[in-house]
Amino acid sequence: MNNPTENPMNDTQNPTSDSAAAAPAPFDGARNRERIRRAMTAYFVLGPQDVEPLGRTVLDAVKQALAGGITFLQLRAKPGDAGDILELARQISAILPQGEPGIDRPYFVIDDRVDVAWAARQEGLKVDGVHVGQTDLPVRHVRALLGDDAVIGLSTGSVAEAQAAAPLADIIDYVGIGPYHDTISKADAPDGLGAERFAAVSRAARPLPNCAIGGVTPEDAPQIAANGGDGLCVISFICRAPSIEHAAYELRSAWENAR
Ligand SMILES: Cc1ncc(COP(=O)(O)OP(=O)(O)O)c(N)n1
Ligand SMILES: Cc1nc(C(=O)O)sc1CCOP(=O)(O)O
Ligand SMILES: [Mg+2]
Repeated sequence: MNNPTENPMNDTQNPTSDSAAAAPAPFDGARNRERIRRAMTAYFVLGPQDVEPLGRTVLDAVKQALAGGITFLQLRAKPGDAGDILELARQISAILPQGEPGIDRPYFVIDDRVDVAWAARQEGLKVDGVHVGQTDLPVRHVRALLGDDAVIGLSTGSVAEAQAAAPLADIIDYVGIGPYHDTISKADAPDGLGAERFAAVSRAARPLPNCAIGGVTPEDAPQIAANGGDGLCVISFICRAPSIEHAAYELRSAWENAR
């Protein structure tokens, strides 16, 4: 299921956005924009708070999601002490395949904790970067701290936030756009954007790759694809599924069939 030759990040289909088709990818290596855009396909976010109440562990959930073919992974431990998050990152890193992110294995980022991402990268873990929100450390500081090679994602929930993000396309690598629907996984999230507002935000964020987050399921794939989305990002759909492997596979297949 997770054969790299079947990886959506290897395929040669045209990217979904006009601007992406017009311009060559601006960065090499892990920060190659089109590689990151393709890796938005099946983006899985989780932390202990999402799985442990269901009798699952983060590590088992990640193992099964890898088998199902996720293309991007975020460790979002809330609350979490830095040392504990780093230890989880070590364990996840150890079960990720070797090789290039977006080609041989999913990208792997840490939510919020630039300090933990920095430490993980110092240790040589397969941690590609960090995902920050609007009230986290400003992205210019994140870039200065993590260096040129790190992958940086930023949350955007409005046209104004996306318009502010787009000119930072040399600093950040993608945006999460949400919540697409109402979500049960983020206490302070506003109401869902819906397809029309999502379309406006994704347009404003160009040329940055994006993923839709917030109550997303595979059923949303055609609508998100039609409205400028580059992929699907979920917590509940995978964490709460009877089979995590099957849910991850469904998510990825839905996007591959929709785009
Ligand atoms: C891919 C992705 N998009 C959005 C978020 C939300 O980040 P943030 O706004 O910082 O909120 P918290 O996740 O920190 O509660 C995300 N984590 N990932
Ligand atoms: C972590 C997060 N960020 C959001 C945003 O809108 O920025 S929504 C969200 C939670 C997504 O979880 P679920 O798939 O269970 O709805
Ligand atoms: Mg945050």
